[in-house]
Amino acid sequence: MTQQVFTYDQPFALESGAVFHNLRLAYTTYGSMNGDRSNIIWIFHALTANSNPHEWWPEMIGEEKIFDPARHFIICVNMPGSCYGSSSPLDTNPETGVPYYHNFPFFTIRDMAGAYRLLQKELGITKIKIGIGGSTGGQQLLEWAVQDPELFEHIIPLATNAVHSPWGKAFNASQRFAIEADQTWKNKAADAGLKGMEVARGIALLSYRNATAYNKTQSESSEDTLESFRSESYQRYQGTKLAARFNAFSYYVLSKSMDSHNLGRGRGTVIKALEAIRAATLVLALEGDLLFPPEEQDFLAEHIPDAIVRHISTDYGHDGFLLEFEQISEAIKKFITHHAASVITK
Ligand SMILES: CC(=O)SCCNC(=O)CCNC(=O)[C@H](O)C(C)(C)COP(=O)(O)OP(=O)(O)OC[C@H]1O[C@@H](n2cnc3c(N)ncnc32)[C@H](O)[C@@H]1OP(=O)(O)O
Ligand SMILES: N[C@@H](CCO)C(=O)O
Repeated sequence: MTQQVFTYDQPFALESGAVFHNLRLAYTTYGSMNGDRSNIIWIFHALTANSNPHEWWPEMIGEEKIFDPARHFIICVNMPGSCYGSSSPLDTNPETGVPYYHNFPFFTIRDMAGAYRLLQKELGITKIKIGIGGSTGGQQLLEWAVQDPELFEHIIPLATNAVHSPWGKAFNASQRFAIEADQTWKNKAADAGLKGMEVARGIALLSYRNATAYNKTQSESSEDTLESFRSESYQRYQGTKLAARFNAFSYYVLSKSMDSHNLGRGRGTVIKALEAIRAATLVLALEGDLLFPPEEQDFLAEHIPDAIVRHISTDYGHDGFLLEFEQISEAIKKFITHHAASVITK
């Protein structure tokens, strides 16, 4: 495994009209590119993860796993705005000499794909065997597959959508309101808004899981309990767990990035954009996903020309894309084998 940083010394124009300087992308790679560079797997991480998929998707990467460094060159980039090495709100703004904090310009999903293309060129990558990503990672993958239809041989978007829904945007807005309601949020300090972010994580979890998940894992062992219920302590714990590794500035801008996702913007319609994708596509849906309901993945498969959709059964809802690795690996294996066979017989 190697962890590196790519820096772009030219101004980088964002969709919002802002111009970003000194763009930095932290990325992790496993394995080596083969002679004809035909073994590249590009993984896109979700909202609060980092560029090291082995940490958050351990059962998907490794010896004899679906993505195996002995056979594949695996790359994952930390998304700009995040706090794991890429350009982030805690960086010093070269124009002011002080940290950006509240003034960090948010990157749209389209800006993110544009940034990754710079790194792709730098690494001399002209073909990607498989692009895979869940949730907002899947949004970036789809956006890139529309921007450069010939780049990906296969794409595997999981638990994601073509346009971020009003429902998803409402969840994100409520989370930002929780951060804004924290009195410390106005402070120009790295820990501003952390309590608000803890509440935001609790709100988010209600969309990442569902009633089945909570009712299964957080039921009380005694009917005598009158207060301090397990699900309450779970909500609190998950907030503090995130606060120990993330910051509210990154959380705030990344939720805006997710809201910006719309494959159809400036391209006629969403359907037209999806129809431009040339990659063989496996769309994965998670049963009981409240945030990205399976109908959204069915829609993707209906309009991407060479696509199939598979529904994964899970008690975890949306978070199933991070946890149902056996079913996900099996679906990928079948898809790649079937696609290779159909290419040979064509
Ligand atoms: C740099 C990095 O760390 S990156 C890796 C971290 N995260 C990411 O990359 C983002 C992607 N990952 C995720 O979102 C999550 O890890 C998931 C969805 C995969 C799994 O979520 P988890 O929080 O691990 O699982 P789950 O919801 O079962 O919660 C388990 C935790 O809650 C605790 N918990 C469970 N019930 C309760 C309760 N009633 N009260 C208090 N705590 C509780 C458990 O003790 C456990 O704590 P631990 O994480 O300290 O071991
Ligand atoms: N649980 C994921 C977000 C859900 O897509 C994360 O924390 O990155």
